[in-house]
Amino acid sequence: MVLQRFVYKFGTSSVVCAIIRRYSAYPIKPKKPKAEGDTKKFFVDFKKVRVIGGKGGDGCISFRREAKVEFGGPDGGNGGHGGHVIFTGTQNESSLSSVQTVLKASSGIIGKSSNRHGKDAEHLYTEVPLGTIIRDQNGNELTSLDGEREYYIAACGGAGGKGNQHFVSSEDTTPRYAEEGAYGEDRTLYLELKTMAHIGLIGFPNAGKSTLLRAISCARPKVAPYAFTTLHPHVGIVEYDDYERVIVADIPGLIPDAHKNRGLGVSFLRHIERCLCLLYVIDLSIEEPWTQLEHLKYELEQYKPGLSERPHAIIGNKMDLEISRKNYIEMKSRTNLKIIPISAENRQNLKQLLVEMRDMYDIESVTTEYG
Ligand SMILES: Nc1nc2c(ncn2[C@@H]2O[C@H](COP(=O)(O)OP(=O)(O)OP(=O)(O)O)[C@@H](O)[C@H]2O)c(=O)[nH]1
Ligand SMILES: [Mg+2]
Repeated sequence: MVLQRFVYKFGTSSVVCAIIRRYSAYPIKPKKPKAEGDTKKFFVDFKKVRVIGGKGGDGCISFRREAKVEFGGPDGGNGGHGGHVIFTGTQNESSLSSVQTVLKASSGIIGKSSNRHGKDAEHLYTEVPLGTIIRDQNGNELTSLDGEREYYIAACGGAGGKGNQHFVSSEDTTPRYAEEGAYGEDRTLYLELKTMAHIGLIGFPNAGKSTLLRAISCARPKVAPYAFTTLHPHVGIVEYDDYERVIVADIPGLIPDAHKNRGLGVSFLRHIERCLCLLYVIDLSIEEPWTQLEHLKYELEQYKPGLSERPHAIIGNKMDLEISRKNYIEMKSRTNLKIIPISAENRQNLKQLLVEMRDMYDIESVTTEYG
């Protein structure tokens, strides 16, 4: 009787489920583990985007129809204007990764009878980091968004069409036509960051750049004992006691002839161009590590003359290994440049490195726009 009333109230299936749930010894369905997608957001300093302004709303063809008004005139309202696509500069963003590749603003609303005009569409605002350069398809610089809330209208929305009421004239008092809303602009643009980081870590694959970035910041690039572990630049922030934040980029490994598109190609040399200062990370445990420094400088010079002469310092990594200590002494005798010996894995001597980094940053932030 009780069961009957229960079935009546909740339906048969819920009762069956309840009974199974009560008496089965095992869970009905084992819980599936969540998919482990690659949710990491990579640093993006260059993006091709298509921007499409919203279409204007069509004008309306309508005539006033009311009781006792036999020949009410035309009363079709105008369509609303389509929305613009607008880029605004903000310091809350540091990468172009959140900018979508196709940005389409919404369309205006069509006009209606009784001279009701359609509503204009909302503009589509997209935030980009400060220092974003916007180029057209031919590579010409259109603008550079350097200040907070500076904006650039990338694609204008189409104008709304006029309703038939707009076309009334002495010659044609009952126009049976209206204007269609115009299509919005459709353009392809290139967004590019002027500055990617204050300090870039440059080195051969396996030199320990990612290990170092993990040690000094909260960034978590993958570390592994094989070449080209890092395929995209990663950016970490080093915060000092006075709350000054220095942005450090781990750039994928370079190899000889990288300027001829060997290895991971020229694109990574482009990333280096957007770093204010450079830290050459040298693996001191390999044979003749000083040749690495020459190769790195040569590649940068081949890509862009003068690039290797940006304010820089040399980091001798893997000092925890016996062979590195010998190489360090030899390397010091071969170059007049200062070498900061560290062990990124064991976090040794990172304090000295952080002090050197801060000095570089302080000098550069005074001389450049983007401190
Ligand atoms: N012994 C020792 N090993 C280190 C040190 N730093 C990094 N390694 C090891 O070197 C290997 C490469 O380190 P990564 O940080 O992935 O090197 P990377 O320069 O980022 O390499 P790519 O991403 O391929 O360019 C890993 O196995 C690290 O554990 C160190 O200070 N001492
Ligand atoms: Mg790496």
